[in-house]
Amino acid sequence: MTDAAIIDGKAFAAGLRDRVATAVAGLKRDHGLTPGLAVVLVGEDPASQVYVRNKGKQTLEAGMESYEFKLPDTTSQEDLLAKVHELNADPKVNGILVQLPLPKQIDEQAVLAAIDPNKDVDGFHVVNVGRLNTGSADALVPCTPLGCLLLLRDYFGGALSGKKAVVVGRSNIVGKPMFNLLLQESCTVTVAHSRTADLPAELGQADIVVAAVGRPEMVKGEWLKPGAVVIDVGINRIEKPEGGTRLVGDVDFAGASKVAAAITPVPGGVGPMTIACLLRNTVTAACRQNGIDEPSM
Ligand SMILES: Nc1nc(=O)c2c([nH]1)NC[C@@H]1CN(c3ccc(C(=O)N[C@@H](CCC(=O)O)C(=O)O)cc3)C=[N+]21
Repeated sequence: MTDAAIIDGKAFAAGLRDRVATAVAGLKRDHGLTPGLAVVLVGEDPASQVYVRNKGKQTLEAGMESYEFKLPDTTSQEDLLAKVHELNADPKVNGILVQLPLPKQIDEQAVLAAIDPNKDVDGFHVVNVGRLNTGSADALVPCTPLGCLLLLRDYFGGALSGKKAVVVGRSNIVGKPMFNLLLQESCTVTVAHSRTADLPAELGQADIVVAAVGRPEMVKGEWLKPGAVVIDVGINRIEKPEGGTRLVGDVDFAGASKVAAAITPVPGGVGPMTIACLLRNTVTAACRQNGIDEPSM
C-alpha cells in the first residue's frame, strides 16, 4: 500500500484557534464579554512550564484573558484548595485548569473535585465525567479526546457511525472519555489495555485506532487493518542512537504509514489540538455561564 495520508493536527488546530478568536470577538462585540482562563501550575517541572506558557500565549492570541498562577512545589493542599475556591468565585474567570501532575503531598482527586464543574475546562470533575457518560449536552469534554474526535469527524466528513474503533489505553484523561465520545458517534468501541489478551487481533479489526498508552512506538504497523485511520495521542521523548532526543508517539509511525490510510504525526498531531480545544472549552464555558448561545467553532 502507498504511504498513509498525514492528518495535520497542527494546521487543523490553527484553524480552530481562528474560529475561537472569531467567536471571542463576537462575544466582546455583542455581549461585552471577554472569556478568561486561569491556569494554576504547582512546582517547576520544565515540561509543564512549557505547556503552561503555550496555553497562556494562545489564550491571549485568541483575544481572551489569561490568568497564570505559579505556586511553589511545597504548596499545601489547603493553600491550593483556597486558590481554587477563589477562582471559582471570580466572575472574570470562566475556565480553570490545574496543571497535572501535582506534587505528592496533594490529593489530585480532591483538587479536581473542588473546581466548579461549569468552569472545569479540562472536563476532569466527576460531574463532567458523568455528564459525558450519560450524553448530557452540558458536559465539558476533556481536551485531548475532544481534539481526537474533531480530527476524526473532519477526516470522515462526520460519518463515524458503525465504524469499529479500538482505543488503546484506559486512562481517565484520554482512554475513558475517548470511549464515550466514539460510542456517542455510534462507533463500535473496544478499549484495549495492558491486560488485553491479544492486542494485534483487536487492532486487526479496527477502522479507527486511538493510541494513548504512553509507551513509545508500541503499536506496530503489522497489527493494523489495511486502510485504518490512526490517531496517535502519545508524546514520548526518546534517546536517539546518535545522541540527543526526539519525540515519538505510541505508534510506530514508519511501519503504520505503510498500512494505514491516514495517521497523525508526533509532534504536530494531537498535541496542538489539546490546547486549541482548551480555548474552545473556555468559550463554551463562558457562554453557558452567561446564558449566551454557543457560537459554532
Ligand atoms: N490539567 C491538565 N490539562 C492538560 O491538558 C495537561 C496537563 N494538565 N498536564 C500536561 C498535559 C500535556 N499537555 C499537552 C498539551 C499540548 C501539547 C502539544 O502542543 N504538543 C506539541 C509539541 C510537543 C513538543 O514539542 O514538546 C505537539 O505534539 O506537536 C502536548 C501536551 C496537556 N496536558
